[in-house]
Amino acid sequence: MNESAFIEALRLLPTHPAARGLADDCAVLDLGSETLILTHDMLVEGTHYLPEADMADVAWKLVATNLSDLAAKGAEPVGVLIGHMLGRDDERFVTGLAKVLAHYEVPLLGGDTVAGKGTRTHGLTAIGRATCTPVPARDGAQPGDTLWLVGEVGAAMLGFETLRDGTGADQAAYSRPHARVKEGQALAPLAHAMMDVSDGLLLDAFRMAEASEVTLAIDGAQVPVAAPERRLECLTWGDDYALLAALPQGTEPPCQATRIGTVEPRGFAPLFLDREPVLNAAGLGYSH
Ligand SMILES: Nc1ncnc2c1ncn2[C@@H]1O[C@H](COP(=O)(O)OP(=O)(O)OP(=O)(O)O)[C@@H](O)[C@H]1O
Ligand SMILES: Cc1ncc(C[n+]2csc(CCOP(=O)(O)O)c2C)c(N)n1
Ligand SMILES: [Mg+2]
Repeated sequence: MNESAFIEALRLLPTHPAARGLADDCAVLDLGSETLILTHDMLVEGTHYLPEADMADVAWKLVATNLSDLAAKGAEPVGVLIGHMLGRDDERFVTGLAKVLAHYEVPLLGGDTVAGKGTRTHGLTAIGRATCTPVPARDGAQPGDTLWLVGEVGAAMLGFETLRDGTGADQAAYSRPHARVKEGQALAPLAHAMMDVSDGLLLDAFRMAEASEVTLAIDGAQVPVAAPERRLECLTWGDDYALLAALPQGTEPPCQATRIGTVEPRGFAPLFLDREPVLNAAGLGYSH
């Protein structure tokens, strides 16, 4: 079974409304006076980070990738719980963890520690509090909206290649990505739909289009990319942790963002890239 088949199978189980049909970045749990935003993301050695990675970077990335999902819902981080598998350089992991938690001013609430023989795996549950309601979902994009991107895409790909090839160039976008928490909070009250871009802009845009039952039309030349000569790879590699938001026509984003396209009534394709229809998700991004 691959990732999407497994999630499809989970969607057949009875789920709570907070699960949003297992089709959003986070669970959104309305407790009456507060709305909790919950997410869990994992990193696996060899899949998400190189086997020789600095474990301080791995801790940073584990926290930042989860906070990015909270950011996509405009949430204020409340705390994190960490699932840790002991291994090489645990002290470095703790050092990196201290740094990233201080950077985002988010406390460690708990977790679990195990020893195991298989591939090293790290889990993190992030808990946030909604800063506005309704909390933007992936499924709210409406025809007439404009499509905005906070951040650029492709820098993580370049950072990964730098590390893999040992060229010594800048690799921070890959090893220490930034969760756009403040921008997410600024956009959330205005956005009809919002998600973070973790698996590649085109794949995540395709998912927003499918969830919202609209067509997204992206102008590839408008998308800020780290390597213009490799634009399509930048649009599909992933690991960028940008935010993708659909804003009502005429609404200016209250933070730095680039207009990359429009939302159209659902046509025969979920996505148009430079006026070319994209009919299925194959090759649009990273999937397990
Ligand atoms: N093992 C699982 N158990 C329960 N829900 C799951 C599981 N795996 C994925 N999901 C749910 O499926 C939906 C889509 O998950 P996905 O991992 O694609 O989203 P994401 O966390 O935004 O992406 P990424 O992992 O790239 O950051 C989410 O609602 C997620 O909670
Ligand atoms: C060593 C190494 N090889 C390849 C990649 C590329 N990669 C792996 S997972 C992923 C998307 C986000 O993951 P998820 O959907 O699990 O959150 C991407 C772009 C990497 N990061 N490290
Ligand atoms: Mg996400």
